[in-house]
Amino acid sequence: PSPSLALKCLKSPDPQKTHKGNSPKNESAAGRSVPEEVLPKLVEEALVWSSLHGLVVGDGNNKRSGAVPGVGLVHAPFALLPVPFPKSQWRQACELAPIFNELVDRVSLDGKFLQDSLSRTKNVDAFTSRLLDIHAMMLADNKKEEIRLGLHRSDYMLDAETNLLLQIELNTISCSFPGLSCLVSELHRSLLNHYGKHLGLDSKKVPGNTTVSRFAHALAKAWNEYNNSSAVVMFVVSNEERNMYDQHWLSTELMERHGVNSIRKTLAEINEEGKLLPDGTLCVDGHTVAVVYFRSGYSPNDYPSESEWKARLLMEQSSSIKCPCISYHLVGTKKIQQELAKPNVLERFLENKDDIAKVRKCFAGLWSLEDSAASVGDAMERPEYFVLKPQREGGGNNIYGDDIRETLTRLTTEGGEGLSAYILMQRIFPTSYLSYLVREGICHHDYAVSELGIYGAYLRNKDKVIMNDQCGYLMRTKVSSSNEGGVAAGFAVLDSIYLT
Ligand SMILES: N[C@H](CCC(=O)N[C@@H](CS)C(=O)NCCC(=O)O)C(=O)O
Ligand SMILES: [Mg+2]
Repeated sequence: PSPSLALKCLKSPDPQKTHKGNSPKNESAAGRSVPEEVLPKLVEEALVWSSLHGLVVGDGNNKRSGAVPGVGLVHAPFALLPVPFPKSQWRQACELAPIFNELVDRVSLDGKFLQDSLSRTKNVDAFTSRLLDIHAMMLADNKKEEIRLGLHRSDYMLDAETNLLLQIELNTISCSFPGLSCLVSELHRSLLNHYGKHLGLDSKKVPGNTTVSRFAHALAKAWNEYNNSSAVVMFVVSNEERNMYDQHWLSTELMERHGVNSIRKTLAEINEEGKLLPDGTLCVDGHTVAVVYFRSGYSPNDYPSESEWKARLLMEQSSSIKCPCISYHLVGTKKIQQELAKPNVLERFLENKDDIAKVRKCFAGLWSLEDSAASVGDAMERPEYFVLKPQREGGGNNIYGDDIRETLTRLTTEGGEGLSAYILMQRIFPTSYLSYLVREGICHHDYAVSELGIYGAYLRNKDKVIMNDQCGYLMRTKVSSSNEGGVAAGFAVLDSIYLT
């Protein structure tokens, strides 16, 4: 059948057109071009595969798709082919996972470092300030988290100039796509098994992806440590959640593989239905909660009233294992990322010199604005080489290009501590490849850049480290012309990697 309009690939971009998102010298047509006669079949097969295998999200065009499972599904946006990625930097990224897991745990125990580093941000960023208040209360109560579970994702880009693997950020709360990322790797393997010979590609060069089984394993091990067989894992979720299937992959694996029950509650419901027993046990809606797994609660938008903050505090005060606990959450802020990049700071938290060197090697330029006027001046001069970042998660919050100049001007003329709400980061320019991005059944052929996320799981009970592993990967690919990334934010598509 002639390819329907939906499968028609929009025409390829004019290679001469440069993309403001990347300096022209990084354009590389080294992507893959799929033969015209194969492309529609490849796209159709990928769309069918995604639909049959649950590589799906709620469709924004259907107003109930975030509330009712099975209603208004659409395939998750994906790239048709995996991104070429050098084996050595892949190994480097994987080796960093257990080191970052350990670093998060060590920094989380230094309450003074967290409070001091974020003290000026506290004055100008109300959301971070509320998190710090809860943290301060736990310090004052001498509350110990003896069992600690971290499910992290460290995001990197490969700088085209230097070929250096540079960390974009370390996410310690609500890391998206442990479920869907595995499916994209399987999709690409399946497509290359079928069309590999036409494309000169070998499916075995797409690394297997284990995130959903490893993250479910970590949650189940934590549940085990809590040691109450009738207790549940509580997913803290938003009431509108179009990425719910990524979350259900985890809860389904928890039940089917480990026999562990999960419940899904919003912060408002936890405030309504939750209570603390005298021994610190958290009961919600009649369930004893062994593990609290946050898939909401990372953004000010998740706290529309005091009810949500009360729920956050109730959970923090309880004996449930929080993933993350408040101190892990704070370690994942961009301000702490920037503080850890200062000289001699890593040495306070890690002993092994090689580990310290490995971590430092992947740090991009990171500056605070309040104590380095030089970098403010630099960013005013050449804003295209920087990114201005607030302490926010969830995508869509970073400031680029001329907006940097305008924001810095405003903050400096306003005086005060407004600058403390941001950090300044070196802008990284990865190579952009010609890619096929499939969104809502339509394939777009465009130059795109990619960001590699490596998942890590850490579980500790007092002095015993029960788990400290790299747990699979996520590749996100976005058109070069878009500054902002983010799949949920609607800019990027899910991808996988092809080791070269
Ligand atoms: N809807 C929530 C979304 C949770 C969320 O935004 N997580 C941040 C880290 S905090 C993140 O991983 N962002 C990169 C994924 C992207 O590109 O969209 C969920 O899935 O539970
Ligand atoms: Mg983030």
